[in-house]
Amino acid sequence: MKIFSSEQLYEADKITTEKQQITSEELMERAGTQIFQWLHQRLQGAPVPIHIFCGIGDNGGDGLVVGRLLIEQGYNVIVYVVNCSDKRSENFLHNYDKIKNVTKKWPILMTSEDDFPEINPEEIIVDAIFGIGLNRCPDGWVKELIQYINKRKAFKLAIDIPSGLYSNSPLEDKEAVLSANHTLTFQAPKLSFFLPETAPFVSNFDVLDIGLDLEFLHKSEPLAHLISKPEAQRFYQPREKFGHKGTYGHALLVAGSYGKIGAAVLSTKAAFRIGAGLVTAFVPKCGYPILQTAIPEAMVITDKNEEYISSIEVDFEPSAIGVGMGLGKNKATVEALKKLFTNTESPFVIDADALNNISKNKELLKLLPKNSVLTPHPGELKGLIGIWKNDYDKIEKVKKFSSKHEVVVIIKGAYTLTVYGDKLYLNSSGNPGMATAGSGDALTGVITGLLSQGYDPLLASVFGVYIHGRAGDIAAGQMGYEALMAGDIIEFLADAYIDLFNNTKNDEPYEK
Ligand SMILES: NC(=O)C1=CN([C@@H]2O[C@H](COP(=O)(O)OP(=O)(O)OC[C@H]3O[C@@H](n4cnc5c(N)ncnc54)[C@H](OP(=O)(O)O)[C@@H]3O)[C@@H](O)[C@H]2O)[C@@H](O)CC1
Ligand SMILES: Nc1ncnc2c1ncn2[C@@H]1O[C@H](COP(=O)(O)OP(=O)(O)O)[C@@H](O)[C@H]1O
Ligand SMILES: [K+]
Repeated sequence: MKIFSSEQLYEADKITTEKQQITSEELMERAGTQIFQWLHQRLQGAPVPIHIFCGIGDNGGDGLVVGRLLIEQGYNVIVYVVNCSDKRSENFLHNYDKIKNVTKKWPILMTSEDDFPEINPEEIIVDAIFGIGLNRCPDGWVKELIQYINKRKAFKLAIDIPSGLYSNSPLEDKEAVLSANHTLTFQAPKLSFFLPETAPFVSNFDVLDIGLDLEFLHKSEPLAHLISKPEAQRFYQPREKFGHKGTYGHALLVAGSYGKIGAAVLSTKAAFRIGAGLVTAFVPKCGYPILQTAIPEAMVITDKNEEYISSIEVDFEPSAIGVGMGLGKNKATVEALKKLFTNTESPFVIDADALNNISKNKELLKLLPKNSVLTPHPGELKGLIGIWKNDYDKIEKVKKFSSKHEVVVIIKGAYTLTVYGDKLYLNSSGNPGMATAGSGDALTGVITGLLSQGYDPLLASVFGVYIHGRAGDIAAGQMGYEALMAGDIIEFLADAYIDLFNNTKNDEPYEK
């Protein structure tokens, strides 16, 4: 699914009314009707009070449509106009007139804190104050209203976007954003729904198709691509009937140090489970019996050093190399990495301590092999690009880093971001159960295993991140968040592959 800027959505709005020969009031009616249907389906006529806070722009207009349709169905609705300006949009005025035709309880005009209503915990709040037209930070009594609403225990449903949040620019004042329990957004999700600083205001969201012009949306270059099952299905490369283990490559995992051999075990196993033909683990001597016992399918080559890696030598040309997990920061390890980066043609996945070592040794940064996949979590990313002002600044800095070094950068976390030059991909799978030691090691094994099977670096990254998250979701569905361990993600890669083409099952992650 594509994620568009607010400018693109306004353009789509305009083109749609022209091409479909409808008025913008008709388009608003479509949008408001969808919100109404969502609510009606769930409330089934329940007499619970519904407080609808409408701004004076088109988001407020949507709120008025919803209010009218609910009143017509006999719901107990209280509509407020948040009078933050004397201006009114045309669509607002049109629907303001229409709501007066269906009720004697006219909208309540709010002009100060004195007008804040009593709202009980079991009631419902609909937020239609500001939509994607927000052009400055809410202040004064409007900000106080947002804070007042946030303190109410009632269920809060935001129309299009929680008021006070910009769709694709940074947060200015987190005290001036409505914290929704659910957001119903039109046509496409907004970028701010996925970024760590702004996503918490959105909570859960649904996308409502309001029939904006498909041709325009199809040909427009989006801000980002959201990766879910349909996209992952397209990325999948089927196994060949006459394929043999050589067809699917020989992956090499360079990982582990004394006390952290588990990182090598996890990444090696994940490379097998994702489908690499052959997998070799390169570990310090102390890792030999562990690897051979834990994964009999794997080949093992050891360093001459007992406890850490000091010189990486293998007697084959790996199809892909995953390096860094549990490696440590020993001087000799840094030297070994320099040689590895200089002398090897294979595609790389670079993770964990390999990234930390690169951050500390600029010489190593210069040797970064082109087309490598880097998999930092936010802590490791800071070492690579420095600190960032906000999520948008972070994305810009990563884009620059990616272009300069010609590498794919995966920023791990909830909604993992994959950046390749100017391109941005957001992952929809995964859950907080995956915030557990070793789940990143599993991801490195997955991407290395995909590279080894011939996926190109960007595809291996985007597909690998999705399938790793999906395995985590299926695992969490069976064992819950807390009990989930990295090894479970690897075991459930099998189910994630099977699930990829199972269109009958619900694709929604476990209770996200
Ligand atoms: N595009 C689509 O696909 C469709 C969009 N639709 C809907 O339209 C919504 C966008 O509507 P919109 O453009 O009228 O802007 P909206 O968000 O209502 O608010 C802007 C108003 O608020 C004001 N204002 C801004 N910031 C302020 C502040 N801090 N403090 C105080 N005032 C502030 C600003 O006033 P001004 O700057 O002129 O003073 C302006 O009047 C969109 O989210 C969706 O719900 C659907 O109906 C159909 C399909
Ligand atoms: N809250 C979350 N939602 C979705 N995915 C998560 C969440 N927390 C962690 N993950 C995933 O788990 C992995 C954690 O990686 P990392 O921090 O490198 O772990 P480790 O270093 O222990 O292996 C990443 O793939 C990340 O996207
Ligand atoms: K809103």
